Amino acid sequence: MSASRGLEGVIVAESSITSIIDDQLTYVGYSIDDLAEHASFEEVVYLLWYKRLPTEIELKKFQAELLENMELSDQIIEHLKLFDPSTANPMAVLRSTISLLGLYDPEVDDMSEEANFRKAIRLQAKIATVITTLARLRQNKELIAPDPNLSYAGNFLRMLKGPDVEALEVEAFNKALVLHADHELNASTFTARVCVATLSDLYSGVTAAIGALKGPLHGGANEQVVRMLMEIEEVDNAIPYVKNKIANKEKVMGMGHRVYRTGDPRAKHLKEMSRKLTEITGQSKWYDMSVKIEEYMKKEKGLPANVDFYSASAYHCMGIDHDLFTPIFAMSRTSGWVAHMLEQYDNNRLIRPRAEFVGEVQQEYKPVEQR
Ligand SMILES: CC(=O)SCCNC(=O)CCNC(=O)[C@H](O)C(C)(C)COP(=O)(O)OP(=O)(O)OC[C@H]1O[C@@H](n2cnc3c(N)ncnc32)[C@H](O)[C@@H]1OP(=O)(O)O
Ligand SMILES: O=C([O-])CC(=O)C(=O)O
Repeated sequence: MSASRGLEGVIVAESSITSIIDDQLTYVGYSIDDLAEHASFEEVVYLLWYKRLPTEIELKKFQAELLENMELSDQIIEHLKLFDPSTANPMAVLRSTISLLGLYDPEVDDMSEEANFRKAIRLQAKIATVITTLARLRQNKELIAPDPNLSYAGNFLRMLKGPDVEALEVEAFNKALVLHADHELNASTFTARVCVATLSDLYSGVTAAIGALKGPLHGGANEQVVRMLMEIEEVDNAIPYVKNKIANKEKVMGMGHRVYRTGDPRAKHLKEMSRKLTEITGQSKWYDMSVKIEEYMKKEKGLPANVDFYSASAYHCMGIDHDLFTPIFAMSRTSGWVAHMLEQYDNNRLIRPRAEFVGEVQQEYKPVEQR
């Protein structure tokens, strides 16, 4: 036996959800470019879960179900009030709250397909409200109910920022949700599949996945990117900053990818979104700075920008708190996690690889007082 570090290149599952072939990304066979341009996030969630696009009637029903399930119980709201906003990491709050939602869901351990779809809807609906409720409570602002005439993206922004959200912003945010929805066997999705392959429940899978997404080498990178941009402050500081990082053998966040070699096909959409939003809000320097970093890293290290790079400046220009960037990623990725967990249940086998043992052997046990 010999170990593959980080399981690079190892195929561990069959899946018909997302494919990455020659740096091209598709969801259920539909190109990410078409979906980013034309699809609503709700359509994409439906596509990932049912492996086909919904009809108009199916989509309306699906949107209505999501909306009906957005409300949080008083127990959950009280729980969200307990955290000290100055110290509580929103990803930790989200992880704990999703776990708590499972505790209060009477169907949590009903493993029938029907119950799993009902729980999937509740998870996808409530994760939006958990994030917006946390955000508003910590600013001592009134909670805002969703509007039945708005999309998932529109309602998220409404519940987060207030009723007057610009259409352009909703359009951009919808696109960002579509682009983050699924990505084959990334670390958090693999975590979710490992979790439910023991026949554990969907809430446990999403809780585990949020824990994996939180790390800065994965979804947590988007928050690190915006922190880096703020630290750089001015466009002229960008290259010296990055050179210094590389000289110190530190990673530049938002750059590089385990699978993509020529570039992440999602990044160009987010780059264009960042360009537009920074321009409209008079903050082009964040975009200009990002382009300089991207070009330098590509030229000097051969590393392309990943999905977390341009989303950072785009979300910043939407006025979203930096520590909500990764929770927003989790909200979108819940759709992919759920799709993969449903696929895992459909053809399940416990996931239990082996480790190559490299430790000490034949040690002699001595009682504690003799050590
Ligand atoms: C949604 C997502 O999860 S997208 C990824 C988000 N994560 C980030 O943006 C964090 C920064 N990027 C990284 O850490 C990596 O590129 C990862 C984690 C995405 C991929 O990692 P791996 O495939 O394991 O590559 P690994 O970390 O082994 O790097 C290979 C080489 O490239 C270098 N490298 C990789 N990414 C970077 C980076 N962002 N900045 C500087 N150097 C880098 C490494 O230092 C290493 O160099 P070496 O061989 O001289 O030691
Ligand atoms: O696939 C990966 O390893 C990371 C990634 O880009 C994602 O999860 O979107």
